Amino acid sequence: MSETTFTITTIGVIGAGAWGTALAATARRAGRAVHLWAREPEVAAAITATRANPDFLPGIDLPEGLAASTDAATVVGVADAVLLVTPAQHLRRVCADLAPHWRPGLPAVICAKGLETESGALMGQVVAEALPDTPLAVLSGPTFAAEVARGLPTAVTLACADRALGEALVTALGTPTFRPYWSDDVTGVQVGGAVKNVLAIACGIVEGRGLGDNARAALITRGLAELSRLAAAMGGRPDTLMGLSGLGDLMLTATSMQSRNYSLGAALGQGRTLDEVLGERRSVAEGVHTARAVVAMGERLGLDLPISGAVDAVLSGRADLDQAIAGLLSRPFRAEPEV
Ligand SMILES: NC(=O)c1ccc[n+]([C@@H]2O[C@H](COP(=O)([O-])OP(=O)(O)OC[C@H]3O[C@@H](n4cnc5c(N)ncnc54)[C@H](O)[C@@H]3O)[C@@H](O)[C@H]2O)c1
Ligand SMILES: O=P(O)(O)OC[C@H](O)CO
Repeated sequence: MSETTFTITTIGVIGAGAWGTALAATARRAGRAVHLWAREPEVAAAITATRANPDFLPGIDLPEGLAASTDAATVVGVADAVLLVTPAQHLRRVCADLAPHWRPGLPAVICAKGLETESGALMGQVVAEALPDTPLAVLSGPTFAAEVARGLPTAVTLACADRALGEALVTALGTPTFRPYWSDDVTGVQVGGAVKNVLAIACGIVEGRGLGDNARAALITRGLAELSRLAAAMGGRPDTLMGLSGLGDLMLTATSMQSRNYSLGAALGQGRTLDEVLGERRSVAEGVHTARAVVAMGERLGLDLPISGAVDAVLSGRADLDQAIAGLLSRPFRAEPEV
C-alpha cells in the first residue's frame, strides 16, 4: 500500500458517450464537482444547455452543475482523479493527447471494457504506456448506462492495487444506489469486463437463431469457464470471475437486449450481416473488436477458447453461423469441471 493519502473532490471524465455521461451524473449525485470532456462539440453544448445527451444517452435528465466541454486540458487540470471512458480501441490515442496536460500522480480510473485489437493489451497496459507513473484503478461490473444514469440500484467492482486509492475512489463515487466493491485484482477485473462482451455476442446469436434458453444457459456457463481460464492464465484470480465484474456482468450482458453486444449477436443470428448492423449504429459494441485479441491471446497462452474462437470466426467471415454452431456442438464430451 502507498503512503499517499487521496482527497478526491473533483472528478474529470474523459468521454461523453453513454457510459461517461452516466458516470458523470453518478459522481455529481455523490456530491463531487464534475468536469466532463466530450469529443463532439454538439454533445458538450447539449449537456451544458439542456442537461441532456440526446446523441448517446437519450431521454435522460442529467443532474445540475455538470460542466461539459471539449477542452481536455481544463478537465484534466482541475481533476483529483480522472475516469477514462472512451471505447477501448481509442484509449491509447486519447491518452497520448492528454499526456501533455497530465500531472504526475493524478489517478486514472479505466472504465472502458476491451482488449486492444492490435496488441492484445489490457487497458491498464495501454494507459501505463501512454501515461507513465499514473496510479491506476479499474471500474467494471454489470452496468447498463441508462439505468445508472436514472439512479437505479447498481453495484460495481472498483479494482485498485493501492487500497488507500481504491477506498478514496469508492468514497468519491459511491452512493446508496451506486455501490462500488473494492478489489485488488486489477487483471482479473479487466479480463472479465473485456471477454464477457465476446460471450454476449455468442449468446445473442443463440437468441436470434432461436436455439433456445437451454443453449444460452450452456453458453453462459461454459463461457464463464472459458473466461476464468483466460483470466487465470493472464494473472487474474479465478474467484474474481465469480464476482460482479465476471459472472455478474456476463449474466447481465448475455441475457438482455439492452446490451449492444447481445443485440448485435441477435441480429447476426437473424441473418443480418455485421456491416449492416454496424452501419446502423453510432454506439460501440466492444466484443466485435476484442474477439480477435482474445483468440490471439488464447493461442499465445496455449488455451482452448472455443466460444470466443467461434465468435471471431463468424465476425471475420471465416465461418458462417451454421459452421460455427456445428463446430461447437461436435466438440468431444468432457468432464465438468475439467480434470
Ligand atoms: N454504455 C454502457 O452501458 C457501458 C457500461 C459499462 C462500460 N461501458 C464501456 O464504456 C466504453 C465507452 O462506451 P460508451 O457506451 O460510453 O460509448 P457510446 O457507444 O455511447 O459512444 C461512443 C463513444 O465513442 C467516442 N468516440 C468515437 N470515435 C472516437 C475516437 N476516434 N476517439 C475517441 N472517442 C471516440 C464517442 O465520442 C462516444 O463517446 C466502452 O468500452 C464500453 O464497453 C459502457
Ligand atoms: O451494451 P454493452 O453490451 O456494451 O454492455 C454494457 C455494459 O458493459 C454492461 O455491463
